[in-house]
Amino acid sequence: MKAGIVGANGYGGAELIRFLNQHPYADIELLISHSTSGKKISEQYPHLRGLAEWDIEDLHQEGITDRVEVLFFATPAGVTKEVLPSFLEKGIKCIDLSGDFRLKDSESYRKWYGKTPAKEEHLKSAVYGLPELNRDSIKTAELIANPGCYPTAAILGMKPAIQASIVEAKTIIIDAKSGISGAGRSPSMGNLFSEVNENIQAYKLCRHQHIPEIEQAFHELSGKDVAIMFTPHLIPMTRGIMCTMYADLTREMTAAEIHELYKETYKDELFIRVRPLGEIPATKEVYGSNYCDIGLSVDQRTNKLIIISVIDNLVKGAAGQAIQNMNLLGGWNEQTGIHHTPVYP
Ligand SMILES: NC(=O)C1=CN([C@@H]2O[C@H](COP(=O)(O)OP(=O)(O)OC[C@H]3O[C@@H](n4cnc5c(N)ncnc54)[C@H](OP(=O)(O)O)[C@@H]3O)[C@@H](O)[C@H]2O)C=CC1
Ligand SMILES: CC(=O)N[C@@H](CCC(=O)OP(=O)(O)O)C(=O)O
Repeated sequence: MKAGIVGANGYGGAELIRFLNQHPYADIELLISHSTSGKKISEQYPHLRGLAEWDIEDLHQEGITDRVEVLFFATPAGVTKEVLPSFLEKGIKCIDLSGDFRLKDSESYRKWYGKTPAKEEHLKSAVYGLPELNRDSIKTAELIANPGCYPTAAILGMKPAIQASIVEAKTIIIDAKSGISGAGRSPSMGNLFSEVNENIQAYKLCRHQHIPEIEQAFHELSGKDVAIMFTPHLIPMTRGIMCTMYADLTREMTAAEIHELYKETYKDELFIRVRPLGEIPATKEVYGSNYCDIGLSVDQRTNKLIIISVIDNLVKGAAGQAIQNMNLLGGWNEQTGIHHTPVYP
């Protein structure tokens, strides 16, 4: 499959290059960037020297659409919805890493992103690209809205419990932490080493753009309108997301019973590792891989379920998941090109 990346010089783009470059059924045909066209990708990312020597090209040129079958958009929300439709209309499969096509309700997008939403027809046809939720629809999608990094960890962590109605969905609290690469490569004061190092900072309290995305998925899983509490924190590491989630149990259950439910729900999922009872997953244990690792416990005193869900934000939270979606489009094994052992230590 001939593949291209718009926004190739960002972190999401670089991670897509890492996976596409070693994918047996996909070839990189086109790398596009806004500010670095005319340069080589290896100038932007010297770790790619000798491995990826493609020139970065400009979006606005003749004949682009004839060169690719699938196009990844690793561009910011608000930008993708402007540039993607012309490719979609030419029959190119589009996989968007931004939040532009994830929310079905355009007013919700307007409220949480503070931007004009994409066209209704595109919001309607877009398939939310979380394979563990929507595998069959992804296989035939024209436009895939790759999930956000926090929602990936949160939804995968809570899915078995919500689906089986063992928790009161409205009591779910998500305490989330992310490494700084989640903010992308564009420099800003908040990303400076001196601001991030030896520091933990909560941000976007009650107004993070991933709140409606998580609620949308929880609604699909439970059939109920769900309002969640979600608080993200920036922590001094490069990659990784941990969601620590709490919810009231609807009845008394042991951790062993819930663990069985989780194992059963995910028994055929290649990228979900439900850890043995008593083992608590850490971000380093999924670093550089497409795994989502889940651990759980029950606090008998408060009758609450505690779930710990970890991913690498750039892999299962972005580029790895996008490749998993491309594999579904291609009818290939989902692990193709992304079956890596986590980098440890
Ligand atoms: N980082 C992460 O962990 C995750 C990121 N995402 C999403 O993936 C997308 C890419 O993120 P990430 O790679 O981290 O971000 P970066 O900031 O690292 O890269 C953004 C890319 O978008 C391009 N871009 C920015 N503004 C414009 C514009 N006005 N027109 C055209 N291109 C533009 C940039 O190109 P140039 O420099 O040439 O302007 C750059 O290539 C975003 O939507 C992000 O929200 C989703 C999940 C996780
Ligand atoms: C650490 C950090 O800043 N993370 C980003 C999440 C990045 C992401 O998933 O992006 P989407 O906007 O495409 O969903 C944030 O909190 O906004």
